[in-house]
Amino acid sequence: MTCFCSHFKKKRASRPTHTVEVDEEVSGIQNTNLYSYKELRIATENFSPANKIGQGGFGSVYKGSLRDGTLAAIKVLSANSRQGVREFLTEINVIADIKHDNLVKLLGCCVEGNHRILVYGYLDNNSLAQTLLGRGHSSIQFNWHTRRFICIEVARGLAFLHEEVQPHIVHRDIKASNILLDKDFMPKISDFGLAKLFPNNLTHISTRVAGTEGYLAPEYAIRGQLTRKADIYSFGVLLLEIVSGRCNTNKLLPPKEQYLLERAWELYERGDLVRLVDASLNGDYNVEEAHRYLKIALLCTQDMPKLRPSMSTVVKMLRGEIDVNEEKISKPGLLSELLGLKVDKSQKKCDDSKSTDSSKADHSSSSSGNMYNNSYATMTFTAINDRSN
Ligand SMILES: Nc1ncnc2c1ncn2[C@@H]1O[C@H](COP(=O)(O)OP(=O)(O)OP(=O)(O)O)[C@@H](O)[C@H]1O
Repeated sequence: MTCFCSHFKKKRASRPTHTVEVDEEVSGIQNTNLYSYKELRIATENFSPANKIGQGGFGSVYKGSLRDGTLAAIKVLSANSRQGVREFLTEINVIADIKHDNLVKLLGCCVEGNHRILVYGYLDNNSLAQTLLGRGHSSIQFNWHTRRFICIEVARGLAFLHEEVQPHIVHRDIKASNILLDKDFMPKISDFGLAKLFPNNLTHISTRVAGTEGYLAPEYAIRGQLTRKADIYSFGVLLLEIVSGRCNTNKLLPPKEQYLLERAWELYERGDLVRLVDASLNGDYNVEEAHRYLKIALLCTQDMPKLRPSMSTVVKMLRGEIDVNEEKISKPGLLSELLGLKVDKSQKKCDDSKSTDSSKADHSSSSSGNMYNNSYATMTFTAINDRSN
């Protein structure tokens, strides 16, 4: 693990703010490799559909072989989206200078003419959404050992962002489709387009709300008050998904089982939490450990942000280095309860998440009003009391 923190700090101070024109920012990109459009065109055989490996909210992703033979995932942003360009720049600003085993590796970018392209190290095993939660679309079997490994490594990546990098980074969109797996199933956190840098002297940032339904911490979704605890809440939801092998919302299930976090709390109160463990493991798991992991997920999703443990504490709990004190688990924050509504929409698969650009949201209405327009898509919209970034 390497962190170029001092370099990172210096760059931050000199970066322009979002009020500066996007074009000026693009021309100021210095901290990453610049690829020519021609090289990326050759690498992807003219962006051939045969090389297309994915589609996110902001563009298509192609597999390509760079001049030096490195395999890359090449993410082409749609040319006209200003929001896309903003996220493109954020991604570069946030991860170009940091390296960690559990973060995707940005190899560089291309900013020629209208082209905005991000180039990442290629990862063989797709995302957790498409594999573990992909409902039989993947042949990969996740045994308990692999799940445990993935949980710990994702937690390590987040602890690094939250506690080791200066200024701290809040990711804002931790979810199964943003956890990619390499050939050894080492998870890598991806998609830093919404990330926020968090100076030490601030208790929270007031910001537009962005993220994905089902993973949003209630205090952030409702008031737009962002702290690292919002990521920790999302991680808690992800942890439940990994242990249970199901999406956080599944409208095909009987009503009381549809919302994973609600279900977890209900089972916890009944002393039957272990029922949530993925039946496809056929009982082949460490019961004490799986139970502990589910309790850690409940600790991370508690309603009061300050009760949620830090990510470094979560890592220690997952590794069994510190006890999980049951006394301290309080009721989770449930957005549907706070808003006095239950989502009533047709079920969408976890693996069909699409990002939504804030310009598509109705900023004149309240945050809660827009919350449920795009299930499992990354989305941004203006919080009730704030119009800042
Ligand atoms: N580094 C990578 N290596 C291999 N495949 C990748 C890589 N990055 C992205 N992909 C593939 O491209 C798909 C789309 O990724 P992208 O980050 O653009 O969108 P997403 O996270 O799925 O959706 P959203 O934009 O709504 O968050 C991923 O699901 C994955 O299959």
